[in-house]
Amino acid sequence: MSRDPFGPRTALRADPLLAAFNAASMISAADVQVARRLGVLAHESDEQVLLAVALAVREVRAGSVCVSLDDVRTLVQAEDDEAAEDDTATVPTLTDDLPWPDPAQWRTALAASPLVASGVDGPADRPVRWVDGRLYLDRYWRHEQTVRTLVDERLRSGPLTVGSRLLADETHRFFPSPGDARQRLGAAAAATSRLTVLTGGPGTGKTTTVARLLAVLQSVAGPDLRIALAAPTGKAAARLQEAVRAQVAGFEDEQDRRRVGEPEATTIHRLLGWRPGSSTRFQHDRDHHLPHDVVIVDETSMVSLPLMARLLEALRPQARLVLVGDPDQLASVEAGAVLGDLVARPPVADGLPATLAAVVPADLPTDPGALTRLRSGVVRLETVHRHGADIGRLAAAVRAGDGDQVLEVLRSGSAAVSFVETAGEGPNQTEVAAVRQDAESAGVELVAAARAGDVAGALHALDEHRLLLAHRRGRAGVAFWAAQVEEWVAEAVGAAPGPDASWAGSVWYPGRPLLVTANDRDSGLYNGDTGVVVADGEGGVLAAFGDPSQPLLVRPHRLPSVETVYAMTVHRGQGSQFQHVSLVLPPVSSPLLTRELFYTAVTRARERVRVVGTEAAVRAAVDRPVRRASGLRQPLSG
Ligand SMILES: Nc1ncnc2c1ncn2[C@@H]1O[C@H](COP(=O)(O)OP(=O)(O)OP(=O)(O)O)[C@@H](O)[C@H]1O
Repeated sequence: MSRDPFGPRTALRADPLLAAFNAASMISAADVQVARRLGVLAHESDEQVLLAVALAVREVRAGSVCVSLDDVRTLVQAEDDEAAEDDTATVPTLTDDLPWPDPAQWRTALAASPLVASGVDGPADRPVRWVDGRLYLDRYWRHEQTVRTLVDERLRSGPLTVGSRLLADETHRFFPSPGDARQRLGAAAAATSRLTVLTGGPGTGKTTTVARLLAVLQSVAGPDLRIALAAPTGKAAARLQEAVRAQVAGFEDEQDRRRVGEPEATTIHRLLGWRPGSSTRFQHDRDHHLPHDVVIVDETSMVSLPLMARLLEALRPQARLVLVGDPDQLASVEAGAVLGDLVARPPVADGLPATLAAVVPADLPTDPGALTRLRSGVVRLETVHRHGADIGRLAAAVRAGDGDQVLEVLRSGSAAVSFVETAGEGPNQTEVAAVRQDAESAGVELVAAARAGDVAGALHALDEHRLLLAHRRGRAGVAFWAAQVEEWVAEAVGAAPGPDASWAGSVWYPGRPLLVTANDRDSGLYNGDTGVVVADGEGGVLAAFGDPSQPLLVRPHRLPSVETVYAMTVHRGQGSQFQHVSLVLPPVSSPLLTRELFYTAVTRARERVRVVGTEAAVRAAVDRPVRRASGLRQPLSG
C-alpha cells in the first residue's frame, strides 16, 4: 500500500526497521510511539526489541492478548481497528517482503532486554513479558494469568456435593426427551462443577437450558441459592431476562415457578459494581466477593479478557460459574477471545466425566473431542430447534471453513438461503433489486403500522428485514447503504396509498426506525436497542422498543441519543435476530471480511438470508478465521 510520507499514519523519525513496518501498514505511528517511549524509559534501543513491542501493541489494538513471534509474519487481521472502519482499508499483504529480524537473534534480544520480563517468574516491574514465544504487554499477561489460574482452580477443585439420584431425576424431569441429552448433560455439569461452559449455535436451546437449569439447581442445591444472571451488554441482559422469565412462566409445576421466581439479569459491569470513571476497578473484587452462589453469563463471546479476569476474581471460590455463548461469533471489541480459548484449551482436570457418569451415564458424549472438552467443563449443544435447516447447514459450513460447501448451500436454490453473485465488488442496481424489494416491503409495512398506532405490528415489521454490512463508512459501509434504503423506502411509501403528509419534515415521523446509541437507566434503554416511532392516536408520537407483546414506550424528548437505522454493522447486529437478513459483503481486500463476521451475519437470520457479493469475497471470508493470539490455549512450559 502506498503511504503519504507526511500523512498522519506515518511515524516520523522512526528507526529504519520500525519505519519499514510502519510504511507497510503492519504497525501504526501510535504503535511506534508507544514502543519508543517504553524503550527510552527502560534504556533499550535495540530496534528488534522495539519492533516486537510495537507489534504487541498493534496486536492488542486488533483484539489479541499478545503477539506470537512464530505466527507474526502471517498476521493480517485488524478486526475492529479504527483504520478498518471504512472500506478503503486493506489487508496488509507485504509481510514476506519486510526486513524481518532473524528469528533466533530476535528471541535472544528479547530474552536479554531490560524492557522485557522473561518467563513466568521474570521480574514483576517490567512493561513487557516474554513467555513461550509470546510477547505480552505486562498488563495483559496479568489478566491472562488471572483467568488461567482461577479457571484451573475451578476445574481442579473436585465435584460439588449434590445428591446424584435427585440430580438425575431433576435433569430428566426438565429435559425429558431422548434428544435433550446435551441439555441434560449441561444442567448436570452446572450442578456439579464450579465452571461450566455451555456453547452452541443460534437456536440450539442455550437460553432454554439456562431457565430450566435454574429450577434444577434450586431443587438439588437450594432452595435459596442466590443466583445472578448477567451479560456483557444491557441489551443482551434485557433479552436474557425476558427469555428466562418467559420459560419459567411456562413451567407446569407451580412449585418450580415459585422456586425460580422472576430472575433479574444485569450487565457484568453493574453486577461487579461499576465505579464511574474507572473501567478496571469494581466494588466486588478479589477482596470483596460477590454474594452469589451461582453466576450465569450469557453472550460470553463478547466478554473481553480483562473483564473475565475481574469477574473470576470477584466470585466466591465455591460459587458455580456458567458461561453461555457461541464461540464462533465475533469476539469482544476489546482484547481477548476468552470463550473460544476456554473451549479450545487442553484440559487441566479429569474428574468431570466420571462425576457425570454417575448422574447421566447415557448422556455422556461418545465423540472423543466432545469428551475431552467435557474435562474442561465444556458442553456443546448441537441440535437446532428452530426451523431453518438450510441456514443451519450454511452456518455449519462456515464454521468448518469449507468454502466449497458454503458456495454449494448458497447456490442450492433454497428458499432460506440465497446468493446474489455480483459481477464487480459492489452490486449494481440490477443485482441489488431483491434487497430493495425486501427493504421496501418491510419499510412500507413499518410505516403503515406506525401511522396506524399499531405498536406490536410496527415492532414486528422492524425485525422483518435487516441489511447488514461489515464497515461503517465507504461504498460497502452502513452510512452509504442506510441512505440508500431510506431513499427506497421514502419512494415506496410516497407511492403507497394514503400517505399522511402532516408528518413531512418532522424527524419523529411514524415509521422511523431507531437505534439507541447510549445506555440510559431512566428510560430503561440500552446502547444497541432498536425501536420505531409510532403515532399515539392523539396527534403525537411515541418511540416503541422491545418485546411487541410488552413494548416499552418512551416520549421522544425522553430518549437518550438515537440514530435512524436502515442498515447496521454485523457487530451491532450481534445478539439480535431478524426474519430476513441481507448481507452485502465488502471487497476481498477488506480486513473485516472474516469467517466470524460471515458466521455472525448469516446466523442473525431466522427465516431467510441473502448474501450479496462475489464468490471471491465469500471464499475470502470463510478462509480467514480471526486468530486472536493468546496463551490460554497452550499449557505453560515450566
Ligand atoms: N429440548 C428442546 N426441545 C424442543 N424445543 C426446544 C428445546 N430446547 C429449546 N427449544 C426451543 O428452541 C428454540 C430456541 O431455543 P433457545 O432460545 O433456548 O436457543 P438459544 O440457543 O438460546 O438461541 P439464541 O442463541 O438464538 O438465543 C426455542 O423456541 C425453544 O423453545
